Amino acid sequence: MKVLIADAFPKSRLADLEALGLAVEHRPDLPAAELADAARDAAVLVVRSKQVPAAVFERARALSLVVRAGAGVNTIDVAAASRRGVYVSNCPGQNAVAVAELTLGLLLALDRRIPDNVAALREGRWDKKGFSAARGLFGRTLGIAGLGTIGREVAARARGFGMRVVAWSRSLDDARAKALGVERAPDLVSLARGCDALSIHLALKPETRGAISREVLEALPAGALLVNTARAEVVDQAALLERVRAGRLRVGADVHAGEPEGGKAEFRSELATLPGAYGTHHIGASTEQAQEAIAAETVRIVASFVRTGAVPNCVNVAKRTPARARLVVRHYDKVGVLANVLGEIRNAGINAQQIENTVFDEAVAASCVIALDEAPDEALLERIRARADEVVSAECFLV
Ligand SMILES: NC(=O)c1ccc[n+]([C@@H]2O[C@H](COP(=O)([O-])OP(=O)(O)OC[C@H]3O[C@@H](n4cnc5c(N)ncnc54)[C@H](O)[C@@H]3O)[C@@H](O)[C@H]2O)c1
Ligand SMILES: O=C(O)[C@H](O)COP(=O)(O)O
Repeated sequence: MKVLIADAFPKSRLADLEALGLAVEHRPDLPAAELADAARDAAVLVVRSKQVPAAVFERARALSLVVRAGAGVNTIDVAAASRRGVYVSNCPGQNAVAVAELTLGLLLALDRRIPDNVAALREGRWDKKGFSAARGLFGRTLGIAGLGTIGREVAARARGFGMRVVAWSRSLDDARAKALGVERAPDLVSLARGCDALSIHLALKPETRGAISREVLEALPAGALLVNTARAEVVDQAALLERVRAGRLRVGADVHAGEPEGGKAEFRSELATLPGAYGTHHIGASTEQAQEAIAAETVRIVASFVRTGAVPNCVNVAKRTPARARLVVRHYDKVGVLANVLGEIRNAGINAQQIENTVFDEAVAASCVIALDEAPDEALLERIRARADEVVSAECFLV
């Protein structure tokens, strides 16, 4: 079974994958255009920010699992994977501390203009007067959009700096906000209106694309700081450029519209060239600690899949299927028993959607739970029960 790792991955963890009996192909510099061909005979594909488009799922017939060695799965055509029955999983939380550290770094850098300080001295210019205009973070209000794993790590660190933290998150209620030591804003515009700095930690989904809209950006007070370590597409980039150009907003951005997928490339970001913006190279997750944790989690996911078929952190298994009934068949653990039960179900024109068979001690008997898209009638249950030398009992529950 082949595992293709199509992005950077710590060498020390490649041996762990080989120890699972897998043929590991590590191609960190694989051009995106060649991914579909390279993955053709792979059962498992591991990627960081490399795009995995529908073409990969159409070509790679052996592919069963794609692991996003990171958090955001927006780079993978998850819907195309689902249509082909390919599991997609990620490594949630494993790089959250690293991203939170960069977020605080960008906040401090913006407040004290650290990159410009450094650049001026490199150019032989002393400007203590000009660079003394910082406001300071202590006592200021930090707004957090998206109080997921990274948002919570940022909140904890911001409180350490003496900041007041207010958050908006889709399922945040007052009790949870209190438990997390933050205040709750009712919506993104109210959040923006009341903060000195806004940090964005929303996953990119169809519902969050452009969520930091022109209206939200305009609600930020003049001179506010904005840090985006999530995804560029969550923010209205045209409105953002206007606000920064007008000197109304200063921005720290780790993520950029149209940024390259790989480690080195020619890239120009209009935003990052503006004096009011500091751009970093999508390095939020790129600490040794985070990459080691991500690699260990990737190995755990692949090991679980190879050994048991279970996929930890799977993001595309249906939360609700069209199943209307659950048939529980206790049966003898013999050749052909399940095929015969399924044959009866097929003959009744019912679709078996999920099947889970559990074998009991001594492997004499087993219990099979079959989710059906339609409840079987009594006649069908009787036909299954009538197989007395194969079936112990058959009961149906509506779901
Ligand atoms: N700069 C980097 O290197 C870097 C590293 C890791 C993650 N990220 C980005 O940060 C994002 C957040 O990471 P995380 O680990 O905190 O993830 P998370 O899943 O813990 O949090 C995601 C947040 O997005 C919100 N969200 C998700 N779907 C939503 C929807 N439909 N509507 C409204 N809100 C929605 C959730 O409520 C939650 O607040 C990732 O999705 C990724 O894009 C960037
Ligand atoms: O979603 C993530 O985990 C980050 O964006 C990190 O991306 P990377 O693995 O390409 O650094």
